[in-house]
Amino acid sequence: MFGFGSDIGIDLGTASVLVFVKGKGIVLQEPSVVAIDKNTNNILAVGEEARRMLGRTPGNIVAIRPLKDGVISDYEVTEKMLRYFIQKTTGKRIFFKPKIIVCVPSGVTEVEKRAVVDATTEAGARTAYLIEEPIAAAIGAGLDISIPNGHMIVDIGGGTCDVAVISLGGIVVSTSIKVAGDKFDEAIIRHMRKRHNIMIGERTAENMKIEIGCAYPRAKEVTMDVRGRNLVSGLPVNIKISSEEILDALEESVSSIADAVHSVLEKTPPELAADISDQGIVMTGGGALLWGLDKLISKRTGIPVYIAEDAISCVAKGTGQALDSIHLLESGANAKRGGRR
Ligand SMILES: Nc1ncnc2c1ncn2[C@@H]1O[C@H](COP(=O)(O)OP(=O)(O)OP(=O)(O)O)[C@@H](O)[C@H]1O
Repeated sequence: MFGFGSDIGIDLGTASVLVFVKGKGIVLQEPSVVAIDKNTNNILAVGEEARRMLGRTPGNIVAIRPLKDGVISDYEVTEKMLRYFIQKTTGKRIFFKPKIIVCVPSGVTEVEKRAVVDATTEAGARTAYLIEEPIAAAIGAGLDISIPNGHMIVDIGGGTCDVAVISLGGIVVSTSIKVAGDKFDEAIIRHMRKRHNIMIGERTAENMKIEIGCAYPRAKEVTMDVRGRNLVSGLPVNIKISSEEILDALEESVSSIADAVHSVLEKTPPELAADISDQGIVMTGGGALLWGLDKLISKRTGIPVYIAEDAISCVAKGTGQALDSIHLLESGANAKRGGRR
């Protein structure tokens, strides 16, 4: 419980929600999943408990991800999920509503921004501010973005991959593509269906990606036993899958990410490009942990690539640190203010 109006930073991600409380650090990290009873429209579970229900629900219960591709696809459920996480963080009886900064992908439209601000104020914020994901990721990765020096951040989450060049606290060039961790999982599911006639679930695909996935050939091939359902016989089967196969399955998706990095570099002013070439590219987000993705991008660009320490938490940490500069957000520097006072 962190009542009494402690300010809060929220990384509202497609895959997970992380909550940072000023003075406490990251206090909550749960999957962005909500289980709903279709008959009554009541929420049955949120976060980890709801994730366990994914793919395992009876007819009247649906386990849904209210954010898709990094933006709100189901507004009402997102608001309920935010309210649940905010209450879990602050306790139900708060005397002062907190100021809340929420992190959004760099490509979101004004309408989508408005939806996040409204959902956050509806869920209990005194004032809601937005910060763009690459800025938060850069702060969380420990980069000093306030100086006139170019940094390139590649933040790969579940739904979006944000590539941005940052200097003097602002985004100079950026792109956001909807190819990230979830698309890797989908590619693995497609591969299993096409190559092996086997249907696997989202969670199995994600485990395969984490255990044997790769974006660049591994020096030593690794394998994994995978369970699924044979599409012809309809029966459960076990099959051994190699990392080489997953490399194949992910080729198209990881190439799109390398292309996005390349296209941003092409548009980067020469002075900043020289800084990036000296200092390297920094990768953040859970998707950055895909084996060999750093190597692939480095090979394509000829620039060293580093994975930030604690890559999954960078955006939440950076959003939290931005709470200390809320006066800048209030003056509208990198974020948008909204909601009620
Ligand atoms: N070791 C790993 N290897 C590969 N992928 C991983 C690994 N660990 C986590 N991931 C993937 O990272 C993704 C989640 O990353 P993250 O938590 O940064 O996303 P998010 O912030 O929720 O999403 P977004 O920024 O798109 O809204 C998931 O697709 C997950 O499968």
